[in-house]
Amino acid sequence: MKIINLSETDSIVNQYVAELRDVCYQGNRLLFRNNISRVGEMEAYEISKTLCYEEREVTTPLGTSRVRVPADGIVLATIFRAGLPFHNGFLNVFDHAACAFVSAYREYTNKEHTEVGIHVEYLATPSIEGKTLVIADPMLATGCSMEMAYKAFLTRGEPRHIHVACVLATPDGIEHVRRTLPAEKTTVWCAAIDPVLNEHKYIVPGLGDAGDLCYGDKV
Ligand SMILES: O=P(O)(O)OC[C@H]1O[C@H](OP(=O)(O)OP(=O)(O)O)[C@H](O)[C@@H]1O
Ligand SMILES: O=c1cc[nH]c(=O)[nH]1
Repeated sequence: MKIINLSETDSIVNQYVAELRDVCYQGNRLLFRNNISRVGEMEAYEISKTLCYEEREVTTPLGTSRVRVPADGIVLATIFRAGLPFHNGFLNVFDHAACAFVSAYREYTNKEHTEVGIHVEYLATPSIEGKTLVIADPMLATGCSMEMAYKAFLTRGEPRHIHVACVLATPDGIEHVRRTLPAEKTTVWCAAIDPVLNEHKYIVPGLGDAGDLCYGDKV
């Protein structure tokens, strides 16, 4: 399984991630969502370099031009809720992609709030048979939401390649993806890898609860 960590190369992505993490910026949800979206655009651009390309002739007002354009059938999938602005960033770049949505939310399963279960309740997707599947979700913490989402999409076909795209990942989350998705055709993209999960399964230092920072508290 390939892992691409954009923070290993200096780029403007680091500025977006710094603002996402910074409590001084987090009060502004518009800015938070916008930075998630911008990281999505940058990762999408990087992913675009790995696609298959074919030559096409385009007619201009003055003649014709031969250009190489992506040939992959892309399904751009995301996990509600925090995935929405990230998905938007990807869609700004892959505007021809088909889109897929799944809901997955974490719920503590013990009163100490140290164990989480994932609930999947909604799935809307085209066939992913033979497609390049991009699953965009900003946080790869335990990796359980990603596994459940992938399994839900798998009921609608076998993808040719899977790009797991997130903003922050953890070694635990990456390891979980390696164990539960087909490693030989999966690439993990992230803007940074943080070292640990705390006892409540939050990424540390992380940025907090991405869904709440995008859309407010849930009860
Ligand atoms: O790797 P995991 O441990 O499964 O955690 C990652 C999940 O946590 C966040 O969603 P959350 O459950 O907070 O739901 P929300 O986006 O609706 O707030 C995030 O968007 C991921 O889907
Ligand atoms: O740190 C974390 C872990 C999971 N989901 C979040 O939103 N933040």
